[in-house]
Amino acid sequence: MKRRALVSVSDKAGVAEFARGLCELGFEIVSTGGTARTLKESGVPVTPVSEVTGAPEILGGRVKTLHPKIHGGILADRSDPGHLRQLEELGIRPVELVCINLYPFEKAVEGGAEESEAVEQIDIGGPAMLRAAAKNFRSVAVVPSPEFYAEVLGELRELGEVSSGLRKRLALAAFRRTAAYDARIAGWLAGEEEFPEVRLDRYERVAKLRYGENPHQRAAYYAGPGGRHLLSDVEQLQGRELSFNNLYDVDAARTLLAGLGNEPAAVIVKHANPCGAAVGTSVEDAYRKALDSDRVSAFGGIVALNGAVSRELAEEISEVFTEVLVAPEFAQEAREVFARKENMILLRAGRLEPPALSAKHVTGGMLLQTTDRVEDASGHRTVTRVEPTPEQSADLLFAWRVAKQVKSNAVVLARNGATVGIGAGQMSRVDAAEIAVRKAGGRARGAVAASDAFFPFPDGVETLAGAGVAAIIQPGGSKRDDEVVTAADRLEVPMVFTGHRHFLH
Ligand SMILES: NC(=O)c1ncn([C@@H]2O[C@H](COP(=O)(O)O)[C@@H](O)[C@H]2O)c1NC=O
Repeated sequence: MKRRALVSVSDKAGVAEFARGLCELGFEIVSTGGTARTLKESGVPVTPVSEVTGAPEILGGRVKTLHPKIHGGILADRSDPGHLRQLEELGIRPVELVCINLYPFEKAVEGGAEESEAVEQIDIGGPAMLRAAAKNFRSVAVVPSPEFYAEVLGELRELGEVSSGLRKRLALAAFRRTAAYDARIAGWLAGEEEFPEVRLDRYERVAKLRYGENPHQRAAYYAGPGGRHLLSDVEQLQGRELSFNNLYDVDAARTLLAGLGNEPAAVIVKHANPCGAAVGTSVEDAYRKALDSDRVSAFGGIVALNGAVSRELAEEISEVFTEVLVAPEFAQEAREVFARKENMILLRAGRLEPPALSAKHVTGGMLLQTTDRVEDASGHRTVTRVEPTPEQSADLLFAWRVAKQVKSNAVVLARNGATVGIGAGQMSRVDAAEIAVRKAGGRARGAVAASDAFFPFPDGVETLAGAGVAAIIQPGGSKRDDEVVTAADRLEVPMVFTGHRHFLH
């Protein structure tokens, strides 16, 4: 008796060659309507599934392989004499190989299919066969995707059968496929619900990483559902593999850069905090200003730019030890300059679009929230007697946007579109203010300051004004706002309230 393979695929790529290979190895191919037609047209002999079941495909294809003659042949345990006897009695032939790929439900909903069309794209018979064959991996080889065709044929030719190791691997791939497929269907049914009762997210490994935050930690990078992630449309042009910390910092740098608007801009990030950020007349100008913010801390930093890197800029960046440089374009001469720094990582990447939701992982769980948005100045209002000058207003908005991307408590000093002092990640706001002032040195005089959350007491304002800070932006909302604004008026420092804060942990 001929060995039997069941082939039923939506994606017909490569299936004729695969089935032909099976035929040459002595298999009889049983197939559903469209697949059978494709195979016949390619000259591959097939048995229609209806001939095996003795029942026609019905309900426009909703029921074609859902039949004991098919599922009995797939699921029978070959080591169980009782199962084999039943097959014999019922005239069911065992199926040795099951090759399935599913109705393209994901493509249909991503393409904006209407509800009725999407419903028809929910495959029922395919997952049933994938799961049946995967459950019976000790006897059956399940082929859930064209990516396995060559390997399966290779083993059949070489060993006469699919090895138990590969059968198990294929079963794993099949269950992963059906789980992801069902998760997508459940997600579609859940609709736009932001925080559904159950989330069935599928994360796919993009890279195994050398190590984690520290060398004794193992690590990998996974891309989440939705298709777009940190490394989508990112091309690595040179340098060593991106590390765990590089990825984290690249995310911080690209997020901050995207929030600075469309002017030429540059940011330099260390440990997920900017040590310099600037906008300028050109990316060269912006980079110089960002670097001047804190030249010491920029050592080993992650630089992100929103404009092309010229040879001249490449020479300048090369003078500072830089781990990663992200930019949308690199001139050929710039590439030649960087080629001398073979470990430096160059990433070609455009603007990073912020996701709708962002998560923070906690022990055994996840905190999920809508992503903090960058804003314009439309909701901002001056609360002191004196208004900031137009130049100060521009710097206040810039400092505020940078403060959004600095770990809390954060105070950012800026002047002429560039940071001059950043106090990050402090447990007290007055400490953040003192650090920002210390980092700025003489540059605090005449600069503006942004505080990511309200000043609980006037002390932070007094610290800033004492160093010569000329205007302050902050959310407001403290019980002591009156005292804080009175202090600002007394110190003649114009103050703007934004109405909301930008904590970042
Ligand atoms: N209903 C069934 O019994 C059934 N059996 C197999 N399928 C699917 O039908 C597709 C192939 O159909 P065709 O060979 O007609 O192009 C495959 O994606 C397979 O997963 C079915 N379709 C859907 O549920």
